[in-house]
Amino acid sequence: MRIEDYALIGDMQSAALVARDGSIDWLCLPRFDSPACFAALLGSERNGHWWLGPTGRRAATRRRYRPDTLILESEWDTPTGTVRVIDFMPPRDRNPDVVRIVEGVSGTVEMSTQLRVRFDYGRIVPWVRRTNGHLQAIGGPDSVWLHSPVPLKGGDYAHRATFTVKEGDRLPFVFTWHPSHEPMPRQIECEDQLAETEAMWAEWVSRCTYEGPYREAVVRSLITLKGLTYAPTGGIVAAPTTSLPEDLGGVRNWDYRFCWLRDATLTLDALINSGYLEEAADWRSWLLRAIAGRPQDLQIMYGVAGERRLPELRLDWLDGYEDSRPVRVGNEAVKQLQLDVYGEVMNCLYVSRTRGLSADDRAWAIQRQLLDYVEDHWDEPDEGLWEVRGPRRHFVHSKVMCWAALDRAVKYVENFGRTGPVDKWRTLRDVIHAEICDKGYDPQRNTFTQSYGSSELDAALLMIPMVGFLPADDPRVLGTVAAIEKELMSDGFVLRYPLADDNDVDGLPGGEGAFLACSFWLVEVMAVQGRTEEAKDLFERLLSLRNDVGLLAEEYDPRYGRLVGNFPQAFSHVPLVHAARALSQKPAGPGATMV
Ligand SMILES: OC[C@H]1O[C@H](O[C@H]2O[C@H](CO)[C@@H](O)[C@H](O)[C@H]2O)[C@H](O)[C@@H](O)[C@@H]1O
Repeated sequence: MRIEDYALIGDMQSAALVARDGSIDWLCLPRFDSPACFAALLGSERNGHWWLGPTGRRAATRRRYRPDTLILESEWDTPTGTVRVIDFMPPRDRNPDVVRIVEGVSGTVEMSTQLRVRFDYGRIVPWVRRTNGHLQAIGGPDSVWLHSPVPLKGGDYAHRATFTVKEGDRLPFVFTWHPSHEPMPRQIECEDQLAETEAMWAEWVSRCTYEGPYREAVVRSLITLKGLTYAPTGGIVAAPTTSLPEDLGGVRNWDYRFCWLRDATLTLDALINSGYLEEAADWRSWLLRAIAGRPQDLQIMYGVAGERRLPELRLDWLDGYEDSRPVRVGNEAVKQLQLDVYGEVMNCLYVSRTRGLSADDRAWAIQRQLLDYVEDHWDEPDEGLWEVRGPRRHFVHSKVMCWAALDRAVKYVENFGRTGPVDKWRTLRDVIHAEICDKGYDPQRNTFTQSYGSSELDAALLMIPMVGFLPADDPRVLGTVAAIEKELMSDGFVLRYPLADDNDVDGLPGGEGAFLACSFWLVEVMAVQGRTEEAKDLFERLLSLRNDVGLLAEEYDPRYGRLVGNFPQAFSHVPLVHAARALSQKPAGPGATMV
């Protein structure tokens, strides 16, 4: 299956990927970052999956989400009739469930199902037994139940059934996880849960304040982002998957089932600007708990409940998506210094306040500590927002975001009556600004560069006007944008940075696709520069990369014409929302900044 053949269902604690042929190939329970019980995505069916569809197995004729929900409907037209499978995960205050309702639409269709539960990322073959006509699979700490309207028969370490559905039939299957030492959970009422889940999403979408163009795409992205939030704590994962490759067949395979401060703050900006302040309040509480302690201990990412150790392991028993090995769980980037994070956190907290989030003394106390840290460390080299695994550098984007941290602190004092050493912050803000313009700008080529002294470009430089460091029509910004458009594009989309054979910026072998966030950033910059038609054209080409149910991965590889990287990716859906908003606004006048 291609990455774009998958659709997402989720309950805001975990998520599943459903393939176009009706197979659930990825599911981690009970949390996003729990070991998968279906890991076929990163190996084969032998690593766990649950297929349900017309006998003979083929791609659905059409799929869609029920409007304004995360409830998936896949339909197959067959020679004998049409059948629909409704897949969803009800938001929970109990054990997680995956519900699949088979609905006969017309005629009669022979259906089949095959269930292979493999706990611990496809490794543990469970002990399966039948109790009161239902299946229970147990392995170590995990237990799952399948409540099925048809009996499944075991053989070859899988359970299968074939049955007939006729027009008007509705057959519910429920797959429920619980800790293996606890008794079997109460069975849910599928139709009630379907109605409640639909109502919950519809109510959530009804609060969306976005009224601009491309509303359907914006709402689908917002629903996806909401689906990536971990409701019990307010944390937000970057994506629900691990190790979907940035380079098909390569080693650039990472675990994204964690809460990056960068990705989460950008996600929140998108939610807040669309009217979702509650999520901002929840995330601020999450942040305060996660980073509580000494400012020098701040991490660039945490587990969804604020866990700090995310050791990176290789799962050698999995072949990897299309042989992209290793499959990794955990992420070593947790130990990196990424100075941009301070600017992103300060900006997000500032934006939340401007949109009406209530004041919080604890938040301001922590913000002041973060600023102390920026003051002491802004002039150090770091790994930057791309989390390079090569040597640390003085990345221009990181310095710009240190400037942004101080700028938002000054504005916080000016606009919200907070106290702090604002003159010192103003002075340091100016010092950083001057140093970036001196060391991070190449006057010969009229462009900012990736890092001090380097001649390389970096798409993150598009953030310079976006965070208000310089106006979008400043000649140096115009030069930088022109250089990026000339040198960093592939098939009309923007690469993060050049990946030539002689370039060892990120310390990794192989290439990668165009990083979708960067192309959306270019849309925003073009829009604010008044290049409306070009901005629209690029935006619409980006929208055309979404799969049939509106989802984007991290990257698009023009070499293969395929989505690559983890999926669906918050970092792609967030800038989609921002770019649509930018297109809905009148171009700013001369000298205007984007904040
Ligand atoms: O490209 C190397 C790095 O790739 C991952 O980082 C990317 O994803 C993060 C989460 O969306 C994002 O915050 C970052 O900007 C991206 O570069 C991976 O997590 C890193 O471990 C890896 O070094």
